[in-house]
Amino acid sequence: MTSLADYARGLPKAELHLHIEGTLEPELMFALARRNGVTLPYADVEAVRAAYRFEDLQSFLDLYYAGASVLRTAADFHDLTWAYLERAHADRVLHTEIFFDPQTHTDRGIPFATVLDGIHGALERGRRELGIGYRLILCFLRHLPEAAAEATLDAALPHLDRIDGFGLDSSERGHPPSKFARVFARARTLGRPVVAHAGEEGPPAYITEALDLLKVVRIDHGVRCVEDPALVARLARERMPLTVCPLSNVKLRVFPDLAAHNLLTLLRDGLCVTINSDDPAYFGGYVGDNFAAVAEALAPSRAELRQLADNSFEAAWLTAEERARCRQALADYDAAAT
Ligand code: HPA
Ligand SMILES: [Zn+2]
Repeated sequence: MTSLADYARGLPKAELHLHIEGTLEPELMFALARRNGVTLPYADVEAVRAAYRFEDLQSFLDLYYAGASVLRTAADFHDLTWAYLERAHADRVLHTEIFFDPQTHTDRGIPFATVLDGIHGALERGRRELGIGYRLILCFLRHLPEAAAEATLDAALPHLDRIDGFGLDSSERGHPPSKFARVFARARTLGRPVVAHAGEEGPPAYITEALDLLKVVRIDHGVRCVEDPALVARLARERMPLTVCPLSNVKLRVFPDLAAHNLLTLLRDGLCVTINSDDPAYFGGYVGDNFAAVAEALAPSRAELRQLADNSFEAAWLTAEERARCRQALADYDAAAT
């Protein structure tokens, strides 16, 4: 008899909330630092891991942006993305929709095309060699001015054939979605769906702004919606997906522990909840670990775990044919589980 955690870990799934810069494991950080002649402020890999004790989102972001400084060449971005895809494959991720933060790199003088070539090349290789489907989402950094996001959108225009959507991440408090209403309006005219982080640390009003002003098709995190029952009802009625990241929420102290997480309550309220890893190198687990940890801490039924995986296919930007193939893999897995 398979344990609930093993059943959860092995479910065929899509990952919809993953920052590629957040998959930089300390070992690769040191290897790239050596390759590029970058000096890190840590003696070794253990010292890096020991620094991963966060108070809140900002204390994480400070380390996350510092870590990204070792990424210089297209080969670096390729190696980063490839390492993630190998782990995703082991976690039975059939399809992944990943974020990248171009401003973190262009502000250090790395050309936009270098970043994109490296990431996209690895995603194509993953599709060919591992059978993992993908979409690539450009995120604007919300702690920077809207004009900087506009300039980033301009830089992206020649590469739109490789950019499938736009998102909003970084420091949430004090940077409401309304700050980016104009650049998101322009992004939508390009015929790409948009998403935004909202209601991770920010109030439920930021979720409402993301829906009404940015016109997002998914909310990244969104767990603070519970503070506004009318908003919860709306999210359920609209089947608006939430890309929830359980281990991230505990590491960044959004919840004191996993047993206190509200994702199962939201699922039972009819919301399209999905499980994702966010920044797995920093938060102690990839998407399979997140599924397994939820199974252990919250004791969902197998049907609920299967629903969480099915929601990931519902919320993913798949063609009808791709979605049917993913759902068949899920049905086959469930039928074979003992
Ligand atoms: O969890 C997150 N929230 C906001 N910005 C981020 N950038 C990387 N991870 C995150
Ligand atoms: Zn995130």
